[in-house]
Amino acid sequence: MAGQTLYDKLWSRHFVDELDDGSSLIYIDRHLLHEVTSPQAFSGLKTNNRQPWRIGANIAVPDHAVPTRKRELGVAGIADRVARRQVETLTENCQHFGIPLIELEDVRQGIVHVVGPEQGLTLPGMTIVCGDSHTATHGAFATLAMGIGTSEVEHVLATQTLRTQKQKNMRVRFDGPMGLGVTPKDMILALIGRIGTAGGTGYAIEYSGDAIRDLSMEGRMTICNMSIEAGARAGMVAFDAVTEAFLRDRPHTPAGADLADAVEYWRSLHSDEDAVFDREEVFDLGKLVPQVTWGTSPEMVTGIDGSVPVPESLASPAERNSLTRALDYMGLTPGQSLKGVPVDKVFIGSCTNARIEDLRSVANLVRGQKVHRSIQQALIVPGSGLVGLQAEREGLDTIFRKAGFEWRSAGCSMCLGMNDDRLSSGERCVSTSNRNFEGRQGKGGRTHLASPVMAAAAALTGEITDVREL
Ligand SMILES: CC(C)[C@H](C(=O)O)[C@@H](O)C(=O)O
Ligand code: SF4
Repeated sequence: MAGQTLYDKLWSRHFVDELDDGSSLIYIDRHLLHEVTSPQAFSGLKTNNRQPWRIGANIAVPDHAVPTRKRELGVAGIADRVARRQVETLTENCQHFGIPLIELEDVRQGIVHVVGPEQGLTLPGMTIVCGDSHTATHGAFATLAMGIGTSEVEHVLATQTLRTQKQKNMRVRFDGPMGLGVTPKDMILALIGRIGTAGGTGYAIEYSGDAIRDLSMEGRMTICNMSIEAGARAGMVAFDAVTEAFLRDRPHTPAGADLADAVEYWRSLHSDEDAVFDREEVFDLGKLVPQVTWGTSPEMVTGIDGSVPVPESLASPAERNSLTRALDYMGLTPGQSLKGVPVDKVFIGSCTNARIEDLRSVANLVRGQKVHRSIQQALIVPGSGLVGLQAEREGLDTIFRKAGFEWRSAGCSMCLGMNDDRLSSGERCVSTSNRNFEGRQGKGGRTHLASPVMAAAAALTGEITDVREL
């Protein structure tokens, strides 16, 4: 019998039962909650007079609707009525059911996918779910982590299991050293550019190769985070010494003899040598250049030396139409080179790129420099209060402020238009987030996805810039 993939191991160790319709029931170890996708799930429990099956498996944190300014005001400081109600409802529901909550005023508050790993709540070998599509982030820790919908949130709360379909196995191998100015964000954008936003549909992706082994946990999380943008619900990386070092001494990581036992088990969390994958993709990183999106889907991406595609070059009328529509929305001309496109705003943040390493890389670039006078707003939003605190201890906030960036409190912020940080219609933004859909950062806003250093470079020059030339 062929060996098992990491995904197969995680799956079989959590498999509970096969259901009549061919789907499976799997056990869930960790359930993360936030204010947007939990209210109806909690109402459902109340209506049916049910209690959460295992309270301690859950942890909640508000992140999407929170303001990134004036946090000392707490929930009362949320100006938008709907946003305030969402955060209040999360608090009430957590109190009602006894679910642990990290509140707005807590220094540990932040984007749920940054908080989980930071607190050691995300541990190798776990199945992890959250009513949020970027849950795949946690797969960087050799977990099976998937986004779920609100009705599934209720199901998980009530039964600690998830009804789901077994996926096929895809391995993406990244080989070779990365060039200057190339980051994990460029790796995942290039993958999405190659296989498309539906390329990973039906697969669980395992990222491997020496380039992945050489990455920090922060970098691995950036890559796993965008698995969903490649169509896959789950993305993962094998456990190794880097994973272990990151988790040591975190509040919820086991300690002492328990840690030794855990590590022994965690060492089994890799694909066997002879495991068979249904699909494989191989990337030679020597050829990779910094990436930037030009359209309204993450697959509409090119190297910074590239240009906007020309509709006439496409054979199918449907593809021509969708390209023309994307270019109209983005205010770009066919064939135009991306370098030099003027930018209005810059956003450095989100669960893709708001961890300490991201902030350090930006600080190294902007130290002693100034945000270009044509930039209306350049925001830097840490992924969690603790990331923010660490950055402040290192003096990064001073570097950012001196350069003309706004340094904010943790939250999803301008990644999506659910809080005060938004684009206005027609505004163009280089953003380190993960989605460039129409209206994503505010109605009519134009998003170019890129790495933190590419976003910082745009802030300094006022236009889309090749960071390698600074
Ligand atoms: C609001 C939430 C349900 C959503 C998601 O599932 O991903 C958001 O986090 C996003 O990034 O679009
Ligand atoms: S930072 Fe963006 S992508 Fe991540 S959870 Fe928040 S809204 Fe979703």
